Amino acid sequence: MVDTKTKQLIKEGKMLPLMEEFYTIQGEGSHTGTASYFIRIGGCDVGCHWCDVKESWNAELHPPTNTDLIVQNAKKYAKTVVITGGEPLMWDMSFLTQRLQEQNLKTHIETSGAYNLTGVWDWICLSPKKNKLPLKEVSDNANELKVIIFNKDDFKFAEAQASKVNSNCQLFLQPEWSNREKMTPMIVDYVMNNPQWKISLQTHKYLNIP
Ligand SMILES: C[S@@+](CC[C@H](N)C(=O)[O-])C[C@H]1O[C@@H](n2cnc3c(N)ncnc32)[C@H](O)[C@@H]1O
Ligand SMILES: Nc1nc2[nH]cc(C(=O)O)c2c(=O)[nH]1
Ligand code: SF4
Ligand SMILES: [Mg+2]
Repeated sequence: MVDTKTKQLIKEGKMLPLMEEFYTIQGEGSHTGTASYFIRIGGCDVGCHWCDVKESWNAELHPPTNTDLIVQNAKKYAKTVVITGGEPLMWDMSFLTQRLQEQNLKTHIETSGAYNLTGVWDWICLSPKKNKLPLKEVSDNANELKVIIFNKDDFKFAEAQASKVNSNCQLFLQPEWSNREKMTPMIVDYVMNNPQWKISLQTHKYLNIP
């Protein structure tokens, strides 16, 4: 259990339950191919059955870490920092993102949008989930909508979510990894028939990089 002082620092975003941080290539979506420093914050209660990082869900397994230390590490690497999780918006992202921007780093987030939007963001990638729908404030501010396609019903969900984002938000369909052989051909057909969408692949998994 964390003590009261740590709890308060976490509440202020001055400490965060850090699962891992790593320098790699953004594998997905609009910024695919861009060298990026990933910060993975623990904690998520959305419960996607196909989640590829279930070890992130329990925040208590990830040590509360000084946000300033996270920023110091990040600035040694790329110009672009991707905050992911877990669900990063479960925590107050204001302090972390302000500090990153002060260091002239670009702040990108990967989020389900299920929690209040905190932080200052250069890029918001919204990947909405049926179990816990995104809040309007996140849909309104998304730069990129990335819907995971596990089965045919997900195309309908994707269109419903697309109707909630801005007209300049980029639209991506990404095959759920374990079902990719079945769904990728359907996504290819869908994108050819509905070219407002693009396909996003988890290219880091094909490249065998983090
Ligand atoms: C692990 S999540 C963490 C951020 C946030 N909780 C979210 O879901 O956006 C990072 C990205 O991976 C996607 N993702 C997770 N599991 C996946 C899987 N099995 N196949 C394809 N994409 C997956 C999510 O939809 C999200 O876009
Ligand atoms: N290379 C790489 N790109 C990614 N894009 C989104 C990721 C994530 O887990 O949020 C991710 C990830 O885990 N690795
Ligand atoms: S919202 Fe993101 S981290 Fe949470 S279970 Fe779903 S894919 Fe995993
Ligand atoms: Mg990932």
